[in-house]
Amino acid sequence: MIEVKSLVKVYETKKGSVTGVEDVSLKVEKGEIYGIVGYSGAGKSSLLRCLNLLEKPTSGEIYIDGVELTSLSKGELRKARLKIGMIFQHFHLVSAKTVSENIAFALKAAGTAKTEINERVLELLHMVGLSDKKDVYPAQLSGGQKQRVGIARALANNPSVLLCDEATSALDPSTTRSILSLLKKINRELGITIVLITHEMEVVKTICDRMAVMQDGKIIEEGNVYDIFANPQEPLTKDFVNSILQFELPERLRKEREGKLIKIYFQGEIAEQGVISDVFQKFKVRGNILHGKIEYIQEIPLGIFIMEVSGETLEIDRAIDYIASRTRNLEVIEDAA
Ligand SMILES: Nc1ncnc2c1ncn2[C@@H]1O[C@H](COP(=O)(O)OP(=O)(O)OP(=O)(O)O)[C@@H](O)[C@H]1O
Repeated sequence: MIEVKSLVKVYETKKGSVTGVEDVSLKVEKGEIYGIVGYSGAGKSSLLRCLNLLEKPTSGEIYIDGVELTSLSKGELRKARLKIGMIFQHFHLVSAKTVSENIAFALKAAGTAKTEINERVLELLHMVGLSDKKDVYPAQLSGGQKQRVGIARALANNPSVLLCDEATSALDPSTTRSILSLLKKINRELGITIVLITHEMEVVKTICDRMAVMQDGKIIEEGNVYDIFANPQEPLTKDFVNSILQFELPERLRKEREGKLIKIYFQGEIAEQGVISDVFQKFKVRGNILHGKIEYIQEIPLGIFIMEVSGETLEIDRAIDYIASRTRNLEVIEDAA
């Protein structure tokens, strides 16, 4: 379990103080995948790097599995850090060492017996799907393969926590998906708690259980990923959610309508019920779906549809009231009726 209490990180620069993190408190439960999103400069890296004291907090407390890191001596901190693995956007592999040597390095640093190192390296390479690359150098690997080495190295000393610093931001979408599914597998099979920072909602949507949104050094919204997608509160959170869920109708389609254009948000099991087909059975209206999208977040559907409803005005209104009563959110976006 990770607990952060009133964390502040201020950088002293020649031009004065710069606040990286401003009074952040959060808890990540054991075995959770927790995502922190925010635009550049929001303070995500500062917060993540404080979690293993790569960056020394200005004030506040960091607990990892009940141990308060800021109170540890250098030696104790070195030991505690072995339980916190970290992977990076640009992998940070040693180019003059082979894949095996990069991983073995982490084991040696932790004092692992020589006789055990080779076997553990092979086990780790198998886990990340790189058994055939053990003797090659990082330059001979693709970005996704480099990140797999980074993951193997981070897992070398059986950490309980894995910190991911924009781990997929340098990768193409399909490699991103394969790295995310590896992270999920590690989380589920080894029970490792994962904290990741990203500016991509797609990453959070794909693997996180809970998430926080950061802005100007603060956490402005936090919660279960589905709840945040279904019901974002803060304008910035809405922006992030819209980057995945939102779409606009072309102007021509908006104008050339005769009925009412409505936008319907379906959540959870409602998306699986036949609300739309029921409407056509119950009311004398015609419907034409012009746009629609269903996203599955934590395997729960979340859908948005834009539909034109036409017919007699009274009947349209009754149909719209009916849809509104069976869905959480409905917006009339154009009214030509
Ligand atoms: N070493 C440093 N010295 C001075 N200021 C810093 C340092 N590191 C970060 N900052 C400042 O702290 C604030 C937060 O930066 P941080 O890198 O944590 O944000 P971020 O959300 O991770 O952004 P990015 O994704 O661009 O790294 C910014 O104003 C940044 O300029």
